[in-house]
Amino acid sequence: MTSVTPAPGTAAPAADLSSLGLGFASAKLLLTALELGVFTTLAESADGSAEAEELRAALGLHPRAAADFFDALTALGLLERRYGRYRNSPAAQAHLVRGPHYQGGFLEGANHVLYPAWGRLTEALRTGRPQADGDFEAMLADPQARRMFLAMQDSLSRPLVPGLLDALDWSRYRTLTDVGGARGNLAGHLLRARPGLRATVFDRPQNAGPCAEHAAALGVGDRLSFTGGDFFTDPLPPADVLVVGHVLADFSRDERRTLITKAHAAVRDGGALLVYDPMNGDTPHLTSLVASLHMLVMTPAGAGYHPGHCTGWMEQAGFTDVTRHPLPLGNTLLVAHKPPARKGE
Ligand SMILES: C[S@@+](CC[C@H](N)C(=O)[O-])C[C@H]1O[C@@H](n2cnc3c(N)ncnc32)[C@H](O)[C@@H]1O
Repeated sequence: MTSVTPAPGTAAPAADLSSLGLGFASAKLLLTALELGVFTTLAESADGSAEAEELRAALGLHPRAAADFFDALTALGLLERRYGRYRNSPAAQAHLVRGPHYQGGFLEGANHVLYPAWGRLTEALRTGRPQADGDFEAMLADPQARRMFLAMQDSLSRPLVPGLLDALDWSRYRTLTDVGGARGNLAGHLLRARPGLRATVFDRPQNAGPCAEHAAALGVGDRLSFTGGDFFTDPLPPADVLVVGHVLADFSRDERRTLITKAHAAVRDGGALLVYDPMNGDTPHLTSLVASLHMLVMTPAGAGYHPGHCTGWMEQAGFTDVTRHPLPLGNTLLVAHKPPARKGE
C-alpha cells in the first residue's frame, strides 16, 4: 500500500497551521480581484496606476473595505503601492491583465464553479456525491458559462502542448482526432507546430461554433474540423493518432475502459493513443490529488487514477509499448501504440 505520511521534517510546523487553514482567504482575494477586473482596470488607467478612491470608484466597490482589499492584494505581491497610488506588480501585469497573455481564465472559472463546490467538501466526502451548482448540460446551454468553461480548458491544455510534441514522432502521422477536445485548443496548437497534420475535434455538438471560431483565430481553420456527438454512444472519428486528454478522470473506471476500447477501434493500424490527466502515481502529489478531489465535487463518478492502471486498460484493449511522460501542472501523459496490421490481414 502507498504511504501518505509526509517525510520527516516536511509536516507543517504548528505556527503554520493557522495560515494553512486560512489559505482560502488569500485564494479568494485573488479570485475576487480577477472577478472584479482589478488588474485590467489598473492596466487601463492613466499611467497604469490609481489612488484607492479612484480605483474603488472605477470598480464600483463600497467604501467600507476597499482600501483593505487593495492593501491585502499588495501584501500578497499582486499590487504595489507607492505614494498612495496602486499599480500591478510585474507578475500581475504580465499574466492577470485581460488580453493575449491572460492566465486568469482557469481561475475565473474556478471562482465561479470550484470554490462554491469545495465549500461543501465535507458533504461530498460523506456522501460521495458531487456538489456543483447546476449540471454540465445546463452549463453547455448557457453561452456565458460555456465560454468560461472553454477558457478554463484552454488554460489547462495549452502548457501541455510541448510535452505532447516531444513524446511522439509526429512525422509518421497525418491525422489526429482529439476526443473531448473542447474548442480545439490543444489540437489547434499541435497543428500550428505540425503543418502536415490535419485534425478532427470530437465533442458535444454545442462546441461546434466555438471550435470553428477558435480554429480560425489560431490560423488552422483549413486543417481542423469538428464532429459533434456523444463519445459513449457514437463511433469516434478514425485517425492515425487519438488524443483523450482531461477526459478519463471525469468518469468511472468502467467508463474509462469503454472509452479506451473505443479509441482502439478508431486508431488506425500502426497509430497511437495519447491519454493525459493529472494521474495519481505512487508518491502523493498535491496537485494531482487536488485535481482528483475537483472530480469528486464536480462529477458523479470521476477521480484521479494510477498510470499503471491505465496502462493495463490500454494493453487489455490491444495497445502495446505504453510509455509514461511527466507533463506540467501535475499531469501525466501515456503514449500507447497500436501494432501495424500483419501482411494478409
Ligand atoms: C475537461 S474537458 C477536456 C477538454 C480538452 N480535452 C482539454 O484537455 O482541455 C472534457 C471535454 O469532454 C467533453 N465531453 C464530455 N462528455 C462528453 C460526451 N459524452 N461526448 C463528447 N464529449 C464529451 C466536454 O464537452 C469537454 O469539452
